Amino acid sequence: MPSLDEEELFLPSTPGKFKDKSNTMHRQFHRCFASTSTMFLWALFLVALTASYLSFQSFVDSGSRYFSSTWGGIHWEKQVRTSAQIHRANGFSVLVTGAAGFVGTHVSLALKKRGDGVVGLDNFNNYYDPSLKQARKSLLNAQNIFIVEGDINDAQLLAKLFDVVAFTHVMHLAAQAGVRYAIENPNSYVHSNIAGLVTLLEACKTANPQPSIVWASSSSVYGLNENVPFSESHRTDQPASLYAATKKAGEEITHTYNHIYGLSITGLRFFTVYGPWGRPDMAYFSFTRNILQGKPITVYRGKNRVDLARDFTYIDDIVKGCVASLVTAKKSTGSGGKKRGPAQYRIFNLGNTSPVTVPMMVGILERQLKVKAKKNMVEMPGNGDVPFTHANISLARRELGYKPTTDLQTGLKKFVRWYLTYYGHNHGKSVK
Ligand SMILES: O=C(O)[C@H]1O[C@H](OP(=O)(O)OP(=O)(O)OC[C@H]2O[C@@H](n3ccc(=O)[nH]c3=O)[C@H](O)[C@@H]2O)[C@H](O)[C@@H](O)[C@H]1O
Repeated sequence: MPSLDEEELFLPSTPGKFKDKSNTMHRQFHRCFASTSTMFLWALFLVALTASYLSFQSFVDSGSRYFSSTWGGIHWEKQVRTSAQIHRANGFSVLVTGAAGFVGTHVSLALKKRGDGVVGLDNFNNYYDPSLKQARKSLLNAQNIFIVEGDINDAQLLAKLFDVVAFTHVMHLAAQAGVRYAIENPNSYVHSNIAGLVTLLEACKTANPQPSIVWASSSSVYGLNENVPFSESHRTDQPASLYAATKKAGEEITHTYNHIYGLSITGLRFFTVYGPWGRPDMAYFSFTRNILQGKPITVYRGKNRVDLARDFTYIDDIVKGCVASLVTAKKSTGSGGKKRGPAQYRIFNLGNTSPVTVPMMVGILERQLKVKAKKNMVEMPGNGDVPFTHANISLARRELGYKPTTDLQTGLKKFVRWYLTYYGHNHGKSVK
């Protein structure tokens, strides 16, 4: 129960009502004290309210960070810094996007082995079995490579990464891959290969120092070009798939950032890369799984029953091309978001220069697996495929010293060995 005095404090004074004069002084003191403490409480309340409003605002502003990512904090920053540490003279500190992807994993390991600092970034999406990405991540972690879980569309995360580490290079391999999946999910290509690329370039252009950028374009940019072998000087304005169109757009977008902001850019047109730890959505991988499980495979054929062919390129050759691109990349010339001089802009084919037909590839797998494939020969559906690819690699040979050394037979042997070790001989185990 409140005391009378306390009660009075909250009662309206009634004019003309008798008041005990002996208590006046005491009451005035009490009233004065009480009103000061009320004001103090109100002030405290307002301060608390403002503080909660401001922290709620920053919570909302950084939306994606709090709702979908796990980055940030002192411990996280320490892990990023440690992973970026360089362990050789004149080494690089490289941000590898798509590090838990097929090419990203291999390039990250190769860089770390050289003594470069590597920080990975990957969103671990479920385009294909995420457990394979997690396994690649474990492989990287075992080599002290830290993988940040986040998206290249997260500008705040990128700004934070460049704030924590002065990356010398960015190896940008995060992308929505796959030629035929673009029919099913076109927006995922725009999200990663266009919007994500721009967000990344914005972060790179603002970073101080600006990093040199090497990124994955694709052989698919040659589209309907029939001039063989495909040379960098050939036309690339006839894409056959949305995937190809977004990679071509990437080449134009990177050129713009090179031109306006002085970013050093190298685009690599990869030709059907395969090998251990590969992508389960690719033909050689899914064929292996189906052959082992006794399921049929669908082999596409071109017009007039012509076999399709690819310039299949082994992962170790691609890695050498990536590392050589980083090594020969000149520094970006901009600073403070402004260009200070012309910067390097390059595009290279990274292929194998010896196309193999898809039925021949299946034949190699049959021999390696010692199982006959159940083949359904089907006319190539009009869903983005091109009949053949064949790289002219003269430019990469001259500028990068790029020289592929693994033929399809040798490369698939290594792939099959890995596949059987990873998935076991349990053919029933399904991967997407
Ligand atoms: O160089 C690239 O830039 C691209 O290479 C890769 O695309 P592709 O060359 O199309 O590889 P991939 O799907 O393995 O099909 C190989 C062959 O098998 C045929 N194929 C395919 C599937 C099938 O079920 N049947 C079939 O015959 C198919 O018609 C084709 O002839 C990457 O996936 C892509 O992300 C991009 O990097």
